[in-house]
Formats: sequence, structure tokens, C-alpha cells
Amino acid sequence: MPDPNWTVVVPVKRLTGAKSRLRGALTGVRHETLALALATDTVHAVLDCPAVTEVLVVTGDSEAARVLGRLGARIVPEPPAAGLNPAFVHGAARSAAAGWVAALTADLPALRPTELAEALRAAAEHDQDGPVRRFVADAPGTGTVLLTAPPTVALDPRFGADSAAAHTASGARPLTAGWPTLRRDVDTPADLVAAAVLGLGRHTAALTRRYAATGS
Ligand SMILES: Nc1nc2c(ncn2[C@@H]2O[C@H](COP(=O)(O)OP(=O)(O)OP(=O)(O)O)[C@@H](O)[C@H]2O)c(=O)[nH]1
Ligand SMILES: C=C(OP(=O)(O)O)C(=O)O
Repeated sequence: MPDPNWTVVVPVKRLTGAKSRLRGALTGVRHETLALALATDTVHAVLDCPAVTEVLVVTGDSEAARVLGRLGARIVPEPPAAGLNPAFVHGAARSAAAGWVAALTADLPALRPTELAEALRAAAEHDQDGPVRRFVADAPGTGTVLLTAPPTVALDPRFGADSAAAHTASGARPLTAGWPTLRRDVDTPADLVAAAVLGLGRHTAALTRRYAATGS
């Protein structure tokens, strides 16, 4: 069977309120600039993944919409219902194709397209029990970075605190391969250091270089 084509939904919170645990990580760099760089590097990697035919960014932030739209993502305005899971559901419903859908967080600045491609391929492997949702947990193992759904199955996202357990409880199956750059979400300054060790995308890397150069 040929690999399926994927729609990937990436939610980006309004930059002023996003990534609050990361605020102040790079002294001298505007917080909104850092939050947007994380999302830009994430979306860049998704756009570079050959299995992906459509990248939908769900956001109510005009700057994020402008930058990520210019990169090649389709912008879906934030739905009236607040929150991350409604944003994923709203984006998935706007997919142009009734095919495979993946939900991916926008805080993966070290993500390599090859790792995402491998995870998507693994998610689409035939399962003898029929079509199933699958997910990739974050590096600590408690959260989720990627949730996938086959064409006939609702995405039913359960992102948030302890989402790996919530996804398992809802019937989704974990994908267990390594994929360090996919699992490396950046919530805290320590996560940013860990992502830098893996190799940051160029937008986030430029900000860390600027921070290092000013010595702040
Ligand atoms: N569109 C949209 N995206 C969201 C929303 N909440 C979180 N996100 C995105 O979901 C991803 C994972 O979010 P978290 O790490 O939980 O988000 P956060 O609220 O930005 O971070 P903290 O303030 O540190 O908890 C990030 O890419 C966020 O931009 C939301 O209400 N709407
Ligand atoms: C929303 C989630 O992310 P984070 O741990 O980044 O808050 C999640 O893991 O479901």
C-alpha cells in the first residue's frame, strides 16, 4: 500500500499568552519573537516532510498568521470555543482532503522532517484490529506531541496535562520509536537547552545566537 497523504494541524496560541513557562528564557529577546520562532521552525519542518500535503495552522494571532501563511501553511482562524483541543478539532474539520490527519504541537524547534515522516509512516501501518488513533508522547513521557487519526476515525484530541495517559485511556495507541527531535517539545528554559543540543531550526537558533552574542 502506498504511504497516505497527510493533513497536519498545528495550533498556535496568541503569542502574547503563549509559552508562558518560557518567558524570559532569552534575556533581550521579545517573548513573542521567541514563541513565533518555535512555531516557525516547527511549521518549516512539517512543510519539508514529503508525506504531508497540507499544513493547517489554527491561530488567532495576526503576526503568526502572516509569517506562517507566507511560509506555505494554510491559516485557519481560531474558533470561538477557547482552548487547544477545540483548535485541533476545528482545524481537522477544515482539511481539504478526507484523509489521514495529524495533530502536532507548535513547540518543536528541533524537529527533523525525517523523524516526522517516520512517525507518520508508523502511524499508518496496518493494524489487525482495524483503524486506530496513535500518538507520540513528549520526551518526559507524560505529554503528547503528535496524535494521528485514519480517514474514518475522529481525531478526538485530549491534549493538556497528562495527555499521554488521556490519549491511552481514549483508545489511542502509543508509538514507541525514539524520534528525539519530535518528542522534544519546549516548555521551559531547560527544554530549550535540550532542544539546542539536538540542533535547533534556524529561526530559534538565530535568537539563541543573538542572546549569546549580547552576553545577556
Ligand atoms: N490555537 C491555539 N493553540 C494553542 C492554544 N493553547 C495552546 N496552543 C498551542 O498548543 C501547543 C502546546 O501548548 P502548551 O505548551 O500547552 O502551551 P502554552 O499555553 O502556549 O504554554 P504555557 O503557557 O507555558 O502553558 C503550542 O503550540 C501552543 O501554541 C489555544 O488555545 N489555541
Ligand atoms: C498540551 C500539551 O503540552 P505541554 O506539555 O507542552 O503543555 C500536552 O502534552 O498535551
